[in-house]
Amino acid sequence: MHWFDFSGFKITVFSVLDVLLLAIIIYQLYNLIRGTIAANIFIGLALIYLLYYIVPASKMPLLAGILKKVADVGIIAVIVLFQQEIRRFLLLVGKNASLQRNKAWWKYFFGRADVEKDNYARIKPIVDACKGLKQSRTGALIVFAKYYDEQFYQNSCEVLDSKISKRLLESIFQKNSPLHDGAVVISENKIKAASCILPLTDKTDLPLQFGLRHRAGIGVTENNEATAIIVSEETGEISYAKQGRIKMNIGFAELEKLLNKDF
Ligand SMILES: Nc1ncnc2c1ncn2[C@@H]1O[C@H](COP(=O)(O)OP(=O)(O)OP(=O)(O)O)[C@@H](O)[C@H]1O
Repeated sequence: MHWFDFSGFKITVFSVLDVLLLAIIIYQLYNLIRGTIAANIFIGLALIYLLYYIVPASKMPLLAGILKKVADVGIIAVIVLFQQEIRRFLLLVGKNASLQRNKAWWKYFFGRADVEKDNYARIKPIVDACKGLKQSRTGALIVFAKYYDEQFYQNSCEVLDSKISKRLLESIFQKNSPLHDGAVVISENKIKAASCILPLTDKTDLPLQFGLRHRAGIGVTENNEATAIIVSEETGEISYAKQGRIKMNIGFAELEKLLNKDF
């Protein structure tokens, strides 16, 4: 079936569907890497490709030769560098594959506004727990993982898989709780695990008062799509880590805003 005919260029139902599906895939991939380290790697690769196409090979043979070598292994490099993102993308497709069982497809592609509206109700118990933890000067580390990687988190954690509640978060971090040491990991709207040992950042330019809790909070956000709230036992200050950077001493209004954006 042909709709329009522009001098040899035919727009068919299939070509429209083709473009639409490609746009959806690109949009989902963009969502997966947006604001992550992968986005920077992607920009780096795109720049190398751009250079490869614009560098005149005859006049600059050395540079052109190196760029050609990188471009030649392009697809392999993409698979290796984006291993995690490709895994997550396939996981996402697989997880939502059953339409009857799960209406997430519709919500995922078209229901973003609904998700945003619900967000404040979802983050309230977390913000309230932080208020309590700050008041009682109870040290805490809460990680929000965009994708829960069982291999990564479960090795060192106590698996909980429970509803998010203020009282549960507060009791986990009580000093006499057996689970208080380490981090709580929240993902897929659940407290997935507690007492997790996370990788520490090896940054050298951090404030002197930062000990292991802050280093673990920053470390987990460096190579994972995760953000973290750190409540300092010493000062009660709340910090927020994202992509290996930390915002110190944030207020609850700001915390709410950050969580609403990232969680
Ligand atoms: N690798 C790790 N992963 C998760 N949590 C950790 C890790 N290492 C230490 N912690 C947590 O940090 C606590 C020790 O915090 P420490 O006093 O060294 O940190 P801090 O950054 O100075 O924070 P605070 O201001 O609360 O003292 C431990 O009791 C443990 O709960």
